[in-house]
Amino acid sequence: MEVLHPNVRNKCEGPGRPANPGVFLDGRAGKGDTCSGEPSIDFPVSVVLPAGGTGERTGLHTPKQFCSLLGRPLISYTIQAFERVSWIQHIVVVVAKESMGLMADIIQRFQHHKVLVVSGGSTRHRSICNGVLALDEEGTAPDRPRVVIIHDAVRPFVEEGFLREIAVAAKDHGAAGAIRPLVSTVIATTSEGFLDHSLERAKYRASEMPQGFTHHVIRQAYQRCTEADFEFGTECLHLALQYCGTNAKLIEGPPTLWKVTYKKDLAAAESVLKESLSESACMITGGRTAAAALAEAFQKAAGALHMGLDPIPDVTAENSRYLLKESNFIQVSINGHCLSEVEALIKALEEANPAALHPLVIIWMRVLTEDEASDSSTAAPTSALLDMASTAKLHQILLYGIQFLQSKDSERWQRSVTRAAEITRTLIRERSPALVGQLLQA
Ligand SMILES: Nc1ccn([C@@H]2O[C@H](COP(=O)(O)OP(=O)(O)OP(=O)(O)O)[C@@H](O)[C@H]2O)c(=O)n1
Ligand SMILES: O=C(CO)[C@H](O)[C@H](O)COP(=O)(O)O
Repeated sequence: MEVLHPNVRNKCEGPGRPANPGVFLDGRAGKGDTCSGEPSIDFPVSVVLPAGGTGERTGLHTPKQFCSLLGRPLISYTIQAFERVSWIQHIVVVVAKESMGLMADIIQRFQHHKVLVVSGGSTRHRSICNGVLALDEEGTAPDRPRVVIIHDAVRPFVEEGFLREIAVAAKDHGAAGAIRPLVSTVIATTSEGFLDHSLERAKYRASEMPQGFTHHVIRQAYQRCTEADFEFGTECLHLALQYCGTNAKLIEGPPTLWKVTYKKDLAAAESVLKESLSESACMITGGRTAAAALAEAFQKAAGALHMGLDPIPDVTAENSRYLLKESNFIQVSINGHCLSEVEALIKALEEANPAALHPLVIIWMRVLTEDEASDSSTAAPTSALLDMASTAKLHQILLYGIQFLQSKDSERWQRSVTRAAEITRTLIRERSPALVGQLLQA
C-alpha cells in the first residue's frame, strides 16, 4: 500500500489559513466552525473516505470523484465537509494507485489539510481496509482514533450534526450507520427472470453512509472477514455484525446523503451547490444616498425571489468579514463609469481568498439617470468590463454588469428594480463563465 505521508502534504498546508467557506446545506456559511451550541466530541475521531473506484455506472472516462462541479473536483467538497469539523483529526483518502498524483495536486490546489492519501484496492472493501490500516501505521496517526467514520467520497453533502450523531452512537454501540426509507420495493428474481418473492417495503431500509465504528470493531471485522467478503461484500455494518457480533445502531439520515452514482447525479449535485451558493448577496452602496435607496428597494425584490441581501457601504473594517463569508457581491456605481470600485473589490477578494474553492460572483450595477442614458459621452465601458472580467475569471471571480435606469417615473423605476433583481438572481444562480463581462439592461 502506497502512502502519502502527512509530512509530504505539509507543504500544502498554508500558514494556518483554513480552506474557503464551504457549502452548508443548512444555510450557514462558515469556515472550520462547529454547529452552534453543540458540545464538541471529546474522543478522537478519524475518517476514511474510499475514493478508489472507477465510476463505471456514470459512463464517463473520469472517475466521478474527480469530476468537476463548479470548477472543483467532487472529492474536494467531500473532504471539506469533514475538514471543517473541528473534532475530526485525520482524513484518510483512499485512491487508486494511478490517481495518487492527481489527488496530491487536488490537496495542494484546494489547500486541504488533515488529509493522508493511501492507495486503494480492487474492491470497495479492500480500499476501506487499506484506509483503516493506514490509521494504525505509526507516524501517520499518532493518537489512535477511538471512532472511525467511513464515508463514500462521492456523497459530498454531509453535515456536522449528523456526523456527530453517528460518532456518538458508534462509540456507545460499537457501530452505527445512516439509513433512509426505501424508494422502491425490493424483489427477488428467479434464475429465469420471474418474480420469486418481494419484501415488505415498510420493514426494510436503504443503508447509506456515513457509518461509524469503534477502531477496535472495524479493524477486527477486516482481520476476520473472508476473501469472498472482500470481493463481493457491499456492507461494512454486516462485517461488524458477522465477525464482531456488533449490532449497529441505525439512524435515519437526511435525503442529501445520496450517493453520486450516475451521470445525472453529477448534474444534481452541481444544482444543489448552485442553489446553496445563491441564497444571499451583499450590495455595496459606497454610502451614497441614491444607492442606499436602490438597495432598500432591491432588498424587497430579492426577498421575493428568496435571496437575502445585505446592503453595506464598503468592505473595509467590520465589513471586511463579508469578503470571506459571502460568495456574491453587487457593486453599485452611481456616477460615470466607476469601474475602479469594481477593480478594488476584485483585488480585496483575491487577497482574502487566495485559493477560492468555488467561483465568487461580482455584479457591477451601473446606475444611469435618463439624461445620462441618452448622452453618448456616457457610453458603457464594454471593452474595459470585458477585459476586467477575463482577468478576474482566472482567479475564480465571475464579473457581470447590469445597467440600471434611474427613472423619475416610479412605476418604471420599480419595474427596473424587479428586472435587475431577477437578472441578478439568475446570474448568481447559474454562475456561467460564458457570460462574464456582459452588460445586461435592467
Ligand atoms: N475499488 C474501489 C471501488 C469503489 N471505491 C469507492 O467506494 C465509493 C462507493 O462506490 P461506488 O459508488 O460503487 O463507486 P464506483 O465503484 O467508482 O462506481 P461503479 O460501481 O459505478 O464503478 C466510491 O467513492 C468509490 O470511489 C473504492 O474506494 N475502491
Ligand atoms: O450504501 C452503502 C452501504 O454500505 C455503500 O455506499 C454501498 O454499499 C456502496 O456500494 P456500491 O459500491 O455497489 O455502490
